[in-house]
Amino acid sequence: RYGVGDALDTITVNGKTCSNGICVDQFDHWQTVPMTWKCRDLRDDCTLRAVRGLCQTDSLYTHPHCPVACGVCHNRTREIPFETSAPFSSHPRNRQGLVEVAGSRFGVPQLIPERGSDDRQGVLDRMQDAHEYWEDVVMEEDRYQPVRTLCRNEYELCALWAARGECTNNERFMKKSCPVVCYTCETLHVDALCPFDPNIPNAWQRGDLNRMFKRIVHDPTLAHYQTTVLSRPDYEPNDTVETASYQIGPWVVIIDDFLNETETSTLIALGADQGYERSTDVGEILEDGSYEDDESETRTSTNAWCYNECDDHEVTQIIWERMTFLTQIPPENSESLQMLRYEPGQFYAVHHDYIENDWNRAVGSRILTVFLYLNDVEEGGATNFPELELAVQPKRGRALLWPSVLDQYPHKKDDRTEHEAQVVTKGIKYGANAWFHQRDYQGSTQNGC
Ligand SMILES: O=C(O)CCC(=O)C(=O)O
Ligand SMILES: [Fe+2]
Repeated sequence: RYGVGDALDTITVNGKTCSNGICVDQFDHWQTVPMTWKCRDLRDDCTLRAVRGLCQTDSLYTHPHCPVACGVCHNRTREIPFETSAPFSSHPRNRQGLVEVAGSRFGVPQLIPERGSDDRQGVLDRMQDAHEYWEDVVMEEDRYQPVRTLCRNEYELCALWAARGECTNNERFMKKSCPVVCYTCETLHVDALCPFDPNIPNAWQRGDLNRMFKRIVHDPTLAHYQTTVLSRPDYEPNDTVETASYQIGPWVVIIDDFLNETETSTLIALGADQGYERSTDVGEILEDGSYEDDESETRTSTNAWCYNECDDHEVTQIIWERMTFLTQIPPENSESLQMLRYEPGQFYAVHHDYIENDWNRAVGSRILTVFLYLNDVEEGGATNFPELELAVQPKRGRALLWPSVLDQYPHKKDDRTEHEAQVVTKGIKYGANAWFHQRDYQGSTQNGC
């Protein structure tokens, strides 16, 4: 058990044990001297913090800052040694031809180029800035709470790589392996990167789902659409179970001729330009908040995301304007159009469009699907809702709308709207998904969320 003033002469850095101040690493022109490793409290008020119980209630901050007062010196792994008096002070034993090891409490100690090296100043500056970043941002701002234990440099050359521009040149690796010197710790966990702001309102409050579908059916500004209600939660005042042409259930509505012929063929061509690729499922959620792409047994179609030129195309833009006017949901709440192509034998088995974890994330839940049929299919390819016993045939220009959530609980999944794309038996089927979310999907994804 180490106390104040205890010094360790031997330290393990990335598996190499360095004794008596010297260890040769794989870069044989570089040698390292270990820092003196003291378990000591880094704040004046540690005793007070310990007395107040912060070692228990705020251990993430208090343990590394007040290890003595909290009595956790013995818990420290040697991979995360404490800094000496300054984050990267010159070591007394430093001499010509040796390289200092800058200790840190945010990952493995960093190698610093020897005096006279061109890289030296850049690395020292990086370490200084990284230290401030850690103290003033990571340890201070609440949203970094989920990443404080993940925020560490994994390699002793992180600072050098960063000084040489690798944070931008080799962004993916560096964000994961050297997040402190790249100042990107928030990217390590979705809750830090994309804090959920409860003050930003959702697109749908209670009752808005119903209001939207009623408007689609009744509003005079939408009367030019060929709208057919297949399913809705209640009867119109004059309808009865005998007379109604719809069933009772969640809203499911089709609008024929929502797109004209030019628009459908343009979308098909734009999808081909983007390149159709084998579809994947939304797989397991990863720590950084992204989802694994699962090449799927249950979804054998191909698809293309309508990004860039496809999204910028005037036809795409007109269709977005139309969908915005129809749904009154801001277009930035929608994912980009996902274009689908099914060959004979291809299908998408029963699934739900709702994504389980999204409701408390910056993007919010998927709330509504507008599915666009881009061509007439010779045989098969219906969109079938097994719970509702309702199958919708593909028809060029037709839009099919259904909610993924409940009117009274718009963050909760409506299990009844699970659906499948039945196998195409003859001809090719083209379609496009517009998935609307509760919140700003485009802005969130631009921020990497
Ligand atoms: O192709 C269809 O009819 C529906 C496709 C679908 O449900 C989806 O892509 O999520
Ligand atoms: Fe779907």
